[in-house]
Amino acid sequence: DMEFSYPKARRDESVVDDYHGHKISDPYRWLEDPDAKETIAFVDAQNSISHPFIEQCPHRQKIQESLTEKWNFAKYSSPAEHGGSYYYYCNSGLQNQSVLYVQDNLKSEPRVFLDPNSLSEDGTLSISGTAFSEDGSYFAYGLSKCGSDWITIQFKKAPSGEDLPDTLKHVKFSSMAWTHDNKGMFYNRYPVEGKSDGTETTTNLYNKLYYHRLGTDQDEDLLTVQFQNEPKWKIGAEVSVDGKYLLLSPNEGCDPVNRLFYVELDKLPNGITENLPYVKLIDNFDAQYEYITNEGSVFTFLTNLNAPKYKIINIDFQNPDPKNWKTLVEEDKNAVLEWASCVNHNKLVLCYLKDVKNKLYVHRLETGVLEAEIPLDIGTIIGCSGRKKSKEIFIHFMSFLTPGIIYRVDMTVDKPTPEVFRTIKVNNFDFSQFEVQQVFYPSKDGTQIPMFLVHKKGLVRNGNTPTFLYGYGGFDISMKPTFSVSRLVFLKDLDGVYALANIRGGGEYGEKWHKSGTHAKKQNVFDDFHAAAEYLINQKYTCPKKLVIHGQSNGGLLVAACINQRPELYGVALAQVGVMDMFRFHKFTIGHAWTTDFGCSDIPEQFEFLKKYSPLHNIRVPKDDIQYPSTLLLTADHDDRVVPLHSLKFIAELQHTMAGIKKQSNPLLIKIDTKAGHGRGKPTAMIIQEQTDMYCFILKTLGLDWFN
Ligand SMILES: O=C([C@@H]1CCCN1C(=O)CCn1c(=O)c(-c2ccccc2)nc2ccccc21)N1CCCC1
Repeated sequence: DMEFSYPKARRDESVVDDYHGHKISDPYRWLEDPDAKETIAFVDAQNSISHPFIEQCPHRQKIQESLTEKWNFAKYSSPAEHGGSYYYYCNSGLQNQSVLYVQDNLKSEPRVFLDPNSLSEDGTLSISGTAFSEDGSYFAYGLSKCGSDWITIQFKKAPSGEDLPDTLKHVKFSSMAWTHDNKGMFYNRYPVEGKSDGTETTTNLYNKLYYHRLGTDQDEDLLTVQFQNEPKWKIGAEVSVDGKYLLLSPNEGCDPVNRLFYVELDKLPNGITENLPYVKLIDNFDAQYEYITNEGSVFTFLTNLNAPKYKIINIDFQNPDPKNWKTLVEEDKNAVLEWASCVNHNKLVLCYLKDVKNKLYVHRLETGVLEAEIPLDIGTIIGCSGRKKSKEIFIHFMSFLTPGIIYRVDMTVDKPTPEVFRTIKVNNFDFSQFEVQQVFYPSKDGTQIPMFLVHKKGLVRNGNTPTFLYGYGGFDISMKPTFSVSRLVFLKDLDGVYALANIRGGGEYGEKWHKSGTHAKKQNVFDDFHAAAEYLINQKYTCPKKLVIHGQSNGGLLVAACINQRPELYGVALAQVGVMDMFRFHKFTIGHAWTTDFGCSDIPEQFEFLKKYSPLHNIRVPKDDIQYPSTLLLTADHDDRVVPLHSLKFIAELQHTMAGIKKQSNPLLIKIDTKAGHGRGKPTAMIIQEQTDMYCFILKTLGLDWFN
């Protein structure tokens, strides 16, 4: 193995913070300034050792060709009806961004409605958020540059696609809610504070709700709602299905909780004005209330109030006292109710997650009574389109070995049954040679954790199979079976095993499962992941040297914490856009919203549990002859969700700690991309490059030969 001489990064030992009496040094604090010459030099120095290492992979060209060839299949979204026309996304295969098409009916000739590929040469401009007006005659869409969370909202006439001059800037984390007179739209903005191109790290506070009247300039927009005393609050805004109410759902973090305020729009004496008067229906963060529909003043919400696996309730705004609230669909103790949608005026489509598999049911809106189950294979519903006035819904089904099936369901019949509307096909890939299993393994505290395993049929378990273990573990986000063509390349060409561990912190078993992986219990998440690795090793699927772990975002934190805690358990670690500095994350961009899962170092007892696992603060030379696994961090200059400083400081500290330690022969590298962000909206060309980089790193560090 190559003896690495890592770049020497200046250690400023003068930076010492005092956390409740604990003196903590932060010698790479200077890396927090992305525009400093020294930081830019550090990034270049790191890329100048990681690029050659990855590019020298003998099979790079073959891997890139194989991934490109496999990726080249047509991808579709479900169609959605607006104003009598149908709209759907399609990517012909290798287009950088999907194209939005419109057709007069489901059988007629589609026309290009919006093609983001025409808006930028390299495909780094992506659509982020769309909203049709109630009559389908206007279309608002957000455009994100280089994967930043900042968007610019623009408008088109529909279905003609004719551009309108209205442009809304400085928008982030925004609702897009049209008033039903089709005259304008509510949206969110942050105050302007210097640079906001996605490379800045400044914190996002004081989210405000504006109303834009079509045909006017943005600086005439009305500041309709703000909470001057609640800087962390973001204001979710929605217009009710009858157009009569503006529903406001303030939230101050990432927990599934919100307050619920409303404005009766048709009771406003002068129409929409600044500082709208709102009624506080629910003025606490005890639970989540997600609007489904309303019949007059009776509102239907999806809630986790005294129901950690969610239920459906009715609240009559004329009798708002909680003692008058009615339960329409009780909580199911054995399945999480993920979402509900009102269709065909009087039906509720409910989507459950039962042992990490989706199930779909139809209930009567009036009584809540179950009418029918919509039968599905084992897998995930990744999309559902249909509204209260729709007589049909489209559901988009996907699984590990199913690239995608879009079903149409006629909702006017008693027994709604899915009919195949479109099947997504991958050319020359024989899925029958693979199989999927779901296993349950015990974690350190005995909790049973589900894990999906995907591999070729007839796998011989000799403890030597390259295994790719993925996890996330936070923010009530469930890791569900989805299709990835690059993963299948790993299974086919490397005869590998893919493992997806549904570790705690996610939403797989509702709010209790989420909470048991947060704050003082965050170590459960890491224990669950260590236990997944031990299961795969003890069951003779693989061995530490052949075990690759991968995580992104909160999952990047997972990977970094796990290699600090158990370096001997893992062979290769890929930590993508990870949170590494648990003492300072809340100071940058939207990091303050994550304290709901992580806690905050400003609070003494929370500093105590953060200190135990914060990746940046728990790097040490492993004992005996143990070394860190081959490690590749990945980040990008426009990631304003998890700012790159996290990964820069972590790699600097790791390389410093292990430099000159003879036993550390595994590489410890970082690759910083440009014109890319946290991940969403990444163009196909960049995705393929990134996958190629990861496979090259895996092949080189596992000492594997690629064959296909
Ligand atoms: O990205 C994340 C976490 C987990 C998933 C969503 N997420 C976020 O940080 C979500 C980011 N985000 C917000 O934080 C808020 C918001 C909410 C309340 C108050 C202020 C703003 N509103 C959003 C609206 C649309 C898209 C993203 C939004 N993380 C990165 C690493 C750790 C967590």
